[in-house]
Amino acid sequence: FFFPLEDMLAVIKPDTQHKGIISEIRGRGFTISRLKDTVLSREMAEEFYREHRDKPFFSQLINHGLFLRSGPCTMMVLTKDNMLEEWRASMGPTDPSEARQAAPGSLRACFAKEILETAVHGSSNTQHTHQKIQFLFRDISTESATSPAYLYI
Ligand SMILES: Nc1ncnc2c1ncn2[C@@H]1O[C@H](COP(=O)(O)OP(=O)(O)OP(=O)(O)O)[C@@H](O)[C@H]1O
Repeated sequence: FFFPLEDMLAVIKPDTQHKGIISEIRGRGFTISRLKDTVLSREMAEEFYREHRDKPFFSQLINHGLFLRSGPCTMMVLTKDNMLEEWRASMGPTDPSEARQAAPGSLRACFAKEILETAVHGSSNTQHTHQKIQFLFRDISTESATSPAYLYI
C-alpha cells in the first residue's frame, strides 16, 4: 500500500459543500488528488474519530444532531508543501467563534457554525493520514499515486 508522503487526509463535513469551499481550498494552493463523497454510518464516524473515544465530548461529536452523518462528507487527499502546517493554518482554530476572532480568513471562520460543526477536518499527523486514507480510500493503488516520495506500509 503506497501513497505520497506529502499527502494529507482532509474532510469537508456535511452541510458545507454547497458553499464553494472546494474552490476556496484550491485557491489556497492545495492540490486535491483524490476526492470522494461518503455518508458515514455511526460505526464509521466512531472509527474515524477513534483517537477521541476517551474524550468527554466523544458521544456529542458522533451524535450531535446527527451532524456528521446528516449527509455526504467530502473526503479529500490534499497535497501541498509543508502540508500539515499549511492545512491547520487554513482551517483555523477548532472553535469557530475563536477562529472568527483570531483567524478571520480561515476556513472555519468562514464556513463553520459551532464547535461540533467545524466544517473541515484534517489529519493531525502522518500516522493518522495513513490510517484515514487506508480506511476511506481502500481502493487507492500504487499507479494512482502522483508524488515522487512514497511510503510503504
Ligand atoms: N471541547 C470540545 N467540545 C466539543 N467538541 C469538541 C471539543 N474539542 C473538539 N471538539 C470536536 O471534536 C473534533 C475533533 O477535535 P480536535 O481536537 O481533533 O480538533 P481539530 O484537530 O481542530 O479538528 P479535526 O480533528 O476535526 O480536524 C472537532 O472538530 C470538534 O468538532
